[in-house]
Amino acid sequence: MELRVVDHPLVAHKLTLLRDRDTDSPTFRRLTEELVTLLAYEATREVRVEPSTVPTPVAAAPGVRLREPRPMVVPILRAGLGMLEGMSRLMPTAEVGFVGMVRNEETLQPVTYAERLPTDLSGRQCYVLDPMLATGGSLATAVRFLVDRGADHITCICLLAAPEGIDRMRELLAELEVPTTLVVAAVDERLNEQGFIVPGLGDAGDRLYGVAD
Ligand SMILES: O=P(O)(O)OC[C@H]1O[C@H](OP(=O)(O)OP(=O)(O)O)[C@H](O)[C@@H]1O
Ligand SMILES: O=c1cc[nH]c(=O)[nH]1
Ligand SMILES: [Mg+2]
Repeated sequence: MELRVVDHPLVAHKLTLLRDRDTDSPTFRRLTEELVTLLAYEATREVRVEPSTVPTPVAAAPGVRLREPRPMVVPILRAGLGMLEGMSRLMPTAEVGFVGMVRNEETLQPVTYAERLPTDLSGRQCYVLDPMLATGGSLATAVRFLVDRGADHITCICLLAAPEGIDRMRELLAELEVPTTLVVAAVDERLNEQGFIVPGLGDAGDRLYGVAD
C-alpha cells in the first residue's frame, strides 16, 4: 500500500480548524468537504482517462475524458458521508456505492450493517472515503470487500490516520494483488486506550451529525 500525506499549507490550515473542539457542526461539515476536494486532487492522479478531441471555436483540441467504466466512490457510513459532496464536486460523473460500518466500542471490531454496491466491480477504480483511520479494521474490511467484487484499483481518502492503523492496513492487505493507495491530510501520533486517534479530532461521525447512541 502506497501512503501519500498531502503536504500543503491550505490543507494544514483547514485541518487545524477541523481539529479544534470549539468548531461547530456546520463549520466542521464545510471544512470536511473543502479538505476532501483538496485531497481528491492528489488522490485522483491515476484516474483512468482516454483520448478525446473537442472543437474549440478555433480548431480541434486534443484532450482526455474519464474512461468507462466510471470510477466508483464509496463513502463508509456514517462519517464517510460527510466527504461525499467534496469528492463529487471534483468528479461529478463518478458512481456512488455505500457501505455502512460501525466499530464495536469495546472490541474495536467493525460491524457492517449496510451495503449498496454493484455485485460486479470488475475493472473499476474505487475511491473509499472515511475521515478516520484508527485501528484500520473498518477501512481494511471495506477494501477487501471491493477487491472481492473485482475492483482492480483502490484509493482510500482519509483526513487523519494513526500509525497503528496504517501498519494494520499494510498487514491485512499484504497479499492483495490490487494496487492500493492511502491519501491522508496527516498521520497523527498514536491511538489511545479507547482506540481514538491522538491528538485527532474526536469522533468524526458525532462532530458531523451529532452524538449517536
Ligand atoms: O480504523 P477503525 O478502528 O476501524 O476506526 C475507524 C472507524 O470509526 C469511525 O466510524 P464509527 O464506527 O465511529 O461509525 P460512525 O461513522 O457511524 O460514527 C470512523 O469513521 C471509521 O469508520
Ligand atoms: O479518533 C477516532 C477514531 C475512530 N473514529 C473516530 O471518529 N475518531
Ligand atoms: Mg463515529
